[in-house]
Amino acid sequence: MQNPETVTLYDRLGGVYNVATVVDDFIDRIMVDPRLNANPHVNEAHHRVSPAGFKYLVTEMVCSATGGPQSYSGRSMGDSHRHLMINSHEWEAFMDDFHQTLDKFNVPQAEQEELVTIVESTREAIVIAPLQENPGGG
Ligand code: HEM
Repeated sequence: MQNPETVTLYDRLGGVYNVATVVDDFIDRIMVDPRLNANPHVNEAHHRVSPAGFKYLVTEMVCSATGGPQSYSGRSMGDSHRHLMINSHEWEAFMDDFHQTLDKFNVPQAEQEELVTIVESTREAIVIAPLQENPGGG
């Protein structure tokens, strides 16, 4: 039997078919999330990009980041999100959607934590907008 510590996260998740299934649900969830689409830049992009292409790129990225044989062929996280002006409230909504998807597919807690760590490692490149705590100014 293989030592679980030597089995990649990709393999523990069940490989590309399972990763793609989870990404499919997650992207469907975020593309209609009103907490994210309240940001007009995100709303515009969510209605412009093809869901199938978006799912393809995110699947590639997750497979690659979890130790699968795929390589990510999309743009960097900075280049694909800078123009969206994402703030930390939107990030939290995105992570909430992510947890809902992981729970729906009964991804075990240890694997969920590893996935969250991978996603959190991209936060600095993605969340660039300050929160407007006092929009009235003063
Ligand atoms: C609040 C958080 C996020 C929001 C609202 C968001 C939304 C979007 C949108 C709307 C696009 C299309 C941009 C365009 O083409 O103009 C995009 C691209 C993309 N996002 Fe995100 N995203 C978020 C976080 C993340 C995270 C955490 C990851 C992965 C760890 C990710 C992976 C990707 C990928 C792979 C692309 C495609 C890049 C390309 O076109 O080459 N996103 N995102």
